[in-house]
Amino acid sequence: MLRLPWPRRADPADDTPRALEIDVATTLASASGPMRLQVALRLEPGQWAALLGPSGAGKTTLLRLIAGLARPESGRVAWGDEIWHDGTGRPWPTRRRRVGFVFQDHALFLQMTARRNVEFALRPGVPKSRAGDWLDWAGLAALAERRPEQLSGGQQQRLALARTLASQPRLLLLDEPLSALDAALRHELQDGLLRLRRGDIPGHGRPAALLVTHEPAEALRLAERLLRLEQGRIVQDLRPAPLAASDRLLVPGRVLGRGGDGLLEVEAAGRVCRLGDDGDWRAGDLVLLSGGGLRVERAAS
Ligand SMILES: Nc1ncnc2c1ncn2[C@@H]1O[C@H](COP(=O)(O)OP(=O)(O)OP(=O)(O)O)[C@@H](O)[C@H]1O
Repeated sequence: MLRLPWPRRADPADDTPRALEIDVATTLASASGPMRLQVALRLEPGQWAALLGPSGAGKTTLLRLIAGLARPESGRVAWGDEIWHDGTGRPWPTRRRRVGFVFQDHALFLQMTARRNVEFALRPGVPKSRAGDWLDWAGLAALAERRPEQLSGGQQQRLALARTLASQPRLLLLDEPLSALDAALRHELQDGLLRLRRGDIPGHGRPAALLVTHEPAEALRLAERLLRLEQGRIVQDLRPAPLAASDRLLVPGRVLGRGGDGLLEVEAAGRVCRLGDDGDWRAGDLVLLSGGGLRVERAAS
């Protein structure tokens, strides 16, 4: 009997939220020699996690391993009972995993208009008019007939995001998806992503997401969980309490270290402040400053 390379799925359009479980290891060639990427992580169904960490820590590579665009040397990637990769048999190809990947370089189809780029991503049976809705969502309705080369960097980034969301992925892998946008647009698209996270977009499920960002404020706004990757390892896994209306004064920041005078140095909103706090802090810890920087709180529950 013919054996299928992948287990047959009862319903290929099954959008039931599932947990992503990864436990992978691979060796990368960093600028300072070989670097071991070793990550074990469970992302709960529908959970949005932000991935922070210095340049070269392995964030993009981790997303590529999950998407099936790269293979780990060893380990396992599973989506509920779907085993995407476990070193035996053929790994599931990217398309079959139904993940939505927004790359830093956008990876748009250059010969197609913005509208065609989005139409191309729609699932079979979805009316083409949905492409217009997504272009609208991204604020690109007036530019729908332009090709990517006729769009600015920020507009291309929004188009890449709209195209990915139009494919109704079960898991979003977003690699700095809003980095090219000015503050106002960034905020607007964050609102759009929050609507998606809450399941407020008609006809669209509630995908889980792993979002790479260098902005602690963006991470706190969009994600319920903050992961910090350094040198290929997750060194922090925080679940900050949701921000309440009364917490408006809280400003997300990052511990830089301690000065020679013993004061804690924290970078927040592009500034470095020095605080007399003798907590057990490590460089890179994500923190919330409140009361004009007089109090520092761990960004974990
Ligand atoms: N295919 C590959 N084979 C070997 N090494 C790689 C490969 N891809 C990337 N690397 C190296 O692995 C390290 C991690 O790269 P990666 O792009 O995952 O980092 P990153 O955390 O996403 O960085 P940035 O924030 O700058 O995008 C880098 O030193 C890079 O040069």
